[in-house]
Amino acid sequence: QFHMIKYKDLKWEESLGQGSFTRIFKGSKTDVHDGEKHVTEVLLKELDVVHKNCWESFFEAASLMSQISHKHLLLVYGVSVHGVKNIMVQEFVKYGALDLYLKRGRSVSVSWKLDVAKQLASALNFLEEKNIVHGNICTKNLLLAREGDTSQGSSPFVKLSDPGVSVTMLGKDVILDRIPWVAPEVLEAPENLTMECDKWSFGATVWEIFNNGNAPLRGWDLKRKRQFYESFQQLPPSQWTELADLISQCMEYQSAFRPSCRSIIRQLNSLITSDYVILHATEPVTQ
Ligand SMILES: N#Cc1ccc(Nc2nc(N)cc(-n3ccc(CO)n3)n2)cc1
Repeated sequence: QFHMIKYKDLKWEESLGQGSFTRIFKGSKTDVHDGEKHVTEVLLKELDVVHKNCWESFFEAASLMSQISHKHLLLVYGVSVHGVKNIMVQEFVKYGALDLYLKRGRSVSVSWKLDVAKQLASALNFLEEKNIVHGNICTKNLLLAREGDTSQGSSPFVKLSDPGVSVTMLGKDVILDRIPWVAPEVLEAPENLTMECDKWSFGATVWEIFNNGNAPLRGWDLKRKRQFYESFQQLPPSQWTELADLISQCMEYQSAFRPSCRSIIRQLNSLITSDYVILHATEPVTQ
């Protein structure tokens, strides 16, 4: 399914943090093409040894991303297995995950945020056309390749990362902790993961982007998070009614009623042309 990379061709540099069951490092890989040595900077994503039994699912996520290529999907160079170590080798994306970028208090404009939302919607539309479910859409898995500079009018560029270990392999608590990104129907039966679930997660991700990377339901314990779904609650609506409408359409408890990707893109396009964007050219930093 994908390229096997020799462990000896990889070099680890600084640690860059961790995801669920994984650790990420900056690194480099060395290839030899027609006698020439090429060194490429990469992101090394290691599956925690304690979860090595999830290696199939970990690599399934990698192969999902390497089966298809799209400008807003992360490029996975391949995988490397060395003893108990399972490593996914990814293109290094310059500015890392969007949740941390937004938390660092960059004041970005409304049009910057809409641009990012539209790029994510086009990646989702592409996956839908290929009948591929991602299963873990959130700003932690949205990578910023280009910052974009609103004053210069250059726009940001994002890439959707791999979904990581499948939600079907995760314990109930890990799934509960993913409220409100995980669709309600997935809680009942994780194997229910469908494209409709990605639309729910898209709604929660757009909510994050417009709330400067503040996690929705931050600090809520698992009991309160479960009750959020049991009482069919919605996230606090944005003052921008049309945006709030799009988010609540995506976060519709009945999966069949969620909008198509085409409709999501159409609604984002009309938001981009609305006068709200001009009025809120650069949001005051709210932190
Ligand atoms: N400071 C800093 C800094 C950190 C990371 C990158 N680059 C990068 N490249 C990738 N291919 C994937 C990721 N990820 C980050 C979280 C996840 C979870 O999915 N991935 N980060 C660049 C700068």
